[in-house]
Amino acid sequence: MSVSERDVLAAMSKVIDPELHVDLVKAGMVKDIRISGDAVKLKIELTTPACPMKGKIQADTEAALKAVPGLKSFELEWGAQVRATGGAGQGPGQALLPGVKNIILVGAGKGGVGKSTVAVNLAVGLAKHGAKVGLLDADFYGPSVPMMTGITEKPVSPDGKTLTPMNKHGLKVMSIGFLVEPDQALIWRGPMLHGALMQLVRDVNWGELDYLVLDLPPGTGDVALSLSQSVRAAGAVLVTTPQDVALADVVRAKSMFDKVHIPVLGIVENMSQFICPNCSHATNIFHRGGGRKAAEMFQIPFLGEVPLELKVREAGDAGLPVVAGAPDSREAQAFLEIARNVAGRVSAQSVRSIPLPVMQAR
Ligand SMILES: Nc1ncnc2c1ncn2[C@@H]1O[C@H](COP(=O)(O)OP(=O)(O)OP(=O)(O)O)[C@@H](O)[C@H]1O
Repeated sequence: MSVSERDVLAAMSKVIDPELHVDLVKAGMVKDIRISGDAVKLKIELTTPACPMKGKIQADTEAALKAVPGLKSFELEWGAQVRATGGAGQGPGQALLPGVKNIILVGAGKGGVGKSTVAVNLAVGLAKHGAKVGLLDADFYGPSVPMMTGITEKPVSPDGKTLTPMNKHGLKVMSIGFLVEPDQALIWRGPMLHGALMQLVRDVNWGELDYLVLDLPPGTGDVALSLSQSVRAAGAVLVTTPQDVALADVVRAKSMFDKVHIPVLGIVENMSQFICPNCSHATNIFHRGGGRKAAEMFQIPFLGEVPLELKVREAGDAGLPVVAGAPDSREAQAFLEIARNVAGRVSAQSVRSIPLPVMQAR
């Protein structure tokens, strides 16, 4: 008994992507169906190479195909194609950066919570999963990306108009710190700073990127606000520390993004727990669970927690982010999981914002 493409599509339309809440056929993820007799080969194209749901999608796909009457064997090929939020070439952000599919803002209600550490490791994590990633450090108060990535050279401008980003750890990197002395940026007035930061967004030759991770200035001041407003971002990641007093800052940051209609992708709790390197005892120095509590309060996803760990600080100071230098460590695994969760949330935004390709059963 031979199997028809219609049977295969009918089976695949019962598999729901748990992140996107839409079936694989409607989401346009089922490709290249090749049937020969009672065997089928097909390709599943995920919406990100960092898909947090791949295991579940694979198990459900296999179960669905096993239930197709007459189908004796199947072979699955996996691919990934990151989609653009808002549709490529639409909206102010995409018009500014036509080759950039998704801009991810990393923000925090206040300084020092590890926003840059999260931005750097998130970017390296997404790249490690196989995505094309850029990292833009717009934190003029303390541009730490040059140090955290170990980049000491300055970017060049071959045509005198655009800047070539630096390349490190599989990322394209640009920082306000490459171009301006921090004490100089600090005395600039808001509009001048905004202009300089927009130049960094616009006049950098980013090329084609799946994700541009943008490390915002801390807090909810004018510059963070106007920058968030000027780029059409897929969403924002909020970084916080776990103690209850940090909650007020999260509330402020959330309302800033609400004001400019940028979806908050979720909350990362940094410096969650300290594990003693000598006796392995866990201490909740800054308490624990504040990030999760805030996520529940706003009904937004909790993206993960990062332990307070000496190696994270040392890696940042040494210019070799933990995800690049010690990818198997507990802290790097935490960042990699956060990267998967962020990628999943961005995919959900992209599916929400563009019409889905519809594959007709023949
Ligand atoms: N999970 C962690 N464990 C240990 N040290 C950490 C952790 N996260 C961040 N740090 C360290 O804390 C310091 C502040 O982190 P970072 O610069 O990322 O914070 P920030 O919120 O971006 O600060 P700023 O507001 O100054 O930009 C850095 O020295 C960094 O290495």
